[in-house]
Amino acid sequence: MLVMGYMSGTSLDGVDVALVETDGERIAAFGPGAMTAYSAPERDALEKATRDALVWNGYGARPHSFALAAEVIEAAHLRAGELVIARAGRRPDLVGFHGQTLLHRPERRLSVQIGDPQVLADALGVSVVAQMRQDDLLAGGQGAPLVPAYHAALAERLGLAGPIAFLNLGGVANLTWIGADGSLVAFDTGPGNGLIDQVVQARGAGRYDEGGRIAAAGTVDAAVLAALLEHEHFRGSGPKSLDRYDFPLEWAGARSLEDAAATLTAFTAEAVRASLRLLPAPPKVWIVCGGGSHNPTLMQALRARLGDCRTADEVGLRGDYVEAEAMAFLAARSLRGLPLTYPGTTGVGRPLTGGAIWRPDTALAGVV
Ligand SMILES: Nc1ncnc2c1ncn2[C@@H]1O[C@H](COP(=O)(O)OP(=O)(O)OP(=O)(O)O)[C@@H](O)[C@H]1O
Ligand SMILES: CC(=O)N[C@H]1[C@@H]2OC[C@@H](O2)[C@@H](O)[C@@H]1O[C@H](C)C(=O)O
Repeated sequence: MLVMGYMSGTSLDGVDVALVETDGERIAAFGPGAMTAYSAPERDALEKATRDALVWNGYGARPHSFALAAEVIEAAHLRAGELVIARAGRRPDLVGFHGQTLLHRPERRLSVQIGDPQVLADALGVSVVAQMRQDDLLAGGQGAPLVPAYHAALAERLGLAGPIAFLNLGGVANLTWIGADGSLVAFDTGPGNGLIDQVVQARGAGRYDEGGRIAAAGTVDAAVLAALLEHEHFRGSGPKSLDRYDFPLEWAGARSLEDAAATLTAFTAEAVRASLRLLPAPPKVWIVCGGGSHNPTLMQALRARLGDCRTADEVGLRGDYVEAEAMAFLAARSLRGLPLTYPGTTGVGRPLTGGAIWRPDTALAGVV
């Protein structure tokens, strides 16, 4: 079936959407993909809700700003969806909707994604699978990462034998290790681009370190890097997931923008290297997806530490759409009751399906 997948990541840059022809086990074909950026007022509403979420921290009534942010998410997703539907020339049979994460506190079985699936189902006239993290969290898993099942399907499609790894460099970075026997190990390695984006934005130097040029002009502060790597995230073993705002940045104020960016770029790469000890065997090749794969300074830092790193685009994939495609694939799996998460990926006790389905109100379909 043709499934449309959506991802709106922690970077708050926009909505990624992609179509995939899949039965939830194999990828038969890729359909069109698109990215729609948020307007400045939309981003303001999302940033406000994200800030409020950190203060709220899951205790008491939800902040009022969540309602406006949810409307922004729904509108932007509808815009993005109609774009690829027009390009494909047909409606999908199913939609996979991640929603916007505002807070992730797996230790309290809490992960908040906003955006009403019913609004999308009614406006698109297509059933929507969403809330794919919740069953995993309730069963004691981390609720993240979700993409490993899709990474495994990509590896199969590419004919790549394990051990290999997929590394997604979004706001946070997460990896999927695929063994020679198809076994999966996955977790968030640490920061992706989120911290780099934050210092670049705080200095008024744009939204991110375009082409890694700022970091390339700076010097890594070894003492700061060592202190960052002392974070408790790097001590634990096994499945772990992160909130984008889990690492301190106060030190950056006393450094030049270039040195701060260089140090944070090295931090992202070092955090991936630190994860090697948690893998059953070193990957033969790393396939790097997400926005960070467009940052040559970061790619070089990874190659220096990990060896053979290729961008997803270099191996014929669409690096910017992998997560959106994954949501499509997972929606198809959810519909068929197939597992979304595994002991090796989220720490859940057994392979577990997840997600719930929102069906369109047929009276509204095509009208709204
Ligand atoms: N040309 C580029 N040069 C440097 N960095 C880039 C470039 N293009 C994108 N990025 C980085 O990638 C980020 C966006 O990545 P992506 O869209 O994968 O994140 P996301 O989906 O929001 O995050 P997550 O995977 O955490 O949910 C940007 O904020 C920026 O840091
Ligand atoms: C809670 C949440 O939204 N986590 C995101 C985030 O962005 C990257 C990393 O942290 C990953 O754990 C996850 O996204 C992808 C889609 C995942 O669940 O696989």
